[in-house]
Amino acid sequence: MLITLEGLDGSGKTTVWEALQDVYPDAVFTREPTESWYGDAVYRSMADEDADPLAELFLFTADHADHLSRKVRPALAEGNLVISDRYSDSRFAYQAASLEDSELRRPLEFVRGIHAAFSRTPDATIYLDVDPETAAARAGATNKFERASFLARVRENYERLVDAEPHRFVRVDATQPPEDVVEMVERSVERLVREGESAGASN
Ligand SMILES: Nc1ncnc2c1ncn2[C@@H]1O[C@H](COP(=O)(O)OP(=O)(O)O)[C@@H](O)[C@H]1O
Ligand SMILES: Cc1cn([C@H]2C[C@H](O)[C@@H](COP(=O)(O)OP(=O)(O)O)O2)c(=O)[nH]c1=O
Repeated sequence: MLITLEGLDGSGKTTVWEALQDVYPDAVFTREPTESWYGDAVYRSMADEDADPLAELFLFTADHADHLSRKVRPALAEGNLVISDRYSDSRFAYQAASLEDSELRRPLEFVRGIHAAFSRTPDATIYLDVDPETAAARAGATNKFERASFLARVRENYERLVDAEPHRFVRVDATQPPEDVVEMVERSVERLVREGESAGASN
């Protein structure tokens, strides 16, 4: 089963991802951008204010393709629970926002389209919902995406993704204190794993 954590920078994904490691010591914990050289290329692009947004999309997507084939698919094939801090929805939300002013007419559909042929949709996605101002303040604006005005566009895209697939997403109010957010996420993951096991047993 593949569960992903999504949300704006500063929404608390890394905090809950770390807390879940104590609860599921046998699960495979992973993240995007990865620590591979593709991930290094992604960070290099993020540090460049003038990076071409389309080229940047393909760097993020290359990192995802490598992550998928070398880590996520093998772990799933062995029957592991895989929990990823960011995954394809980050591209749909962030790169669709950075491509909003490009020649592409429907960036979100375009970015989804390039994933459709090869990617693996998560079984469930925990969406840590926080307003862009809180997100930017918590994240501390360490990269070009962490500005409230940009994050407002990213959030709109996340909302479109949730509307399109309401059954895949679990929305968690990430403005609550960290211990409450962690508890809400742990309860959701416990339910998702239980449901996954009973669905598997009835197949
Ligand atoms: N629910 C919360 N309330 C207040 N601060 C939080 C909360 N969750 C995380 N933080 C703080 O916000 C910052 C970003 O959290 P982090 O978990 O790294 O978020 P993300 O991985 O989504 O960017 C950290 O300083 C963290 O301690
Ligand atoms: C995976 C992914 C991340 N990103 C961005 C979101 C973040 O600003 C940054 C990830 O950097 P990171 O330092 O991991 O930030 P955080 O812990 O706050 O998530 O990369 C994309 O724009 N597209 C993607 O596909």
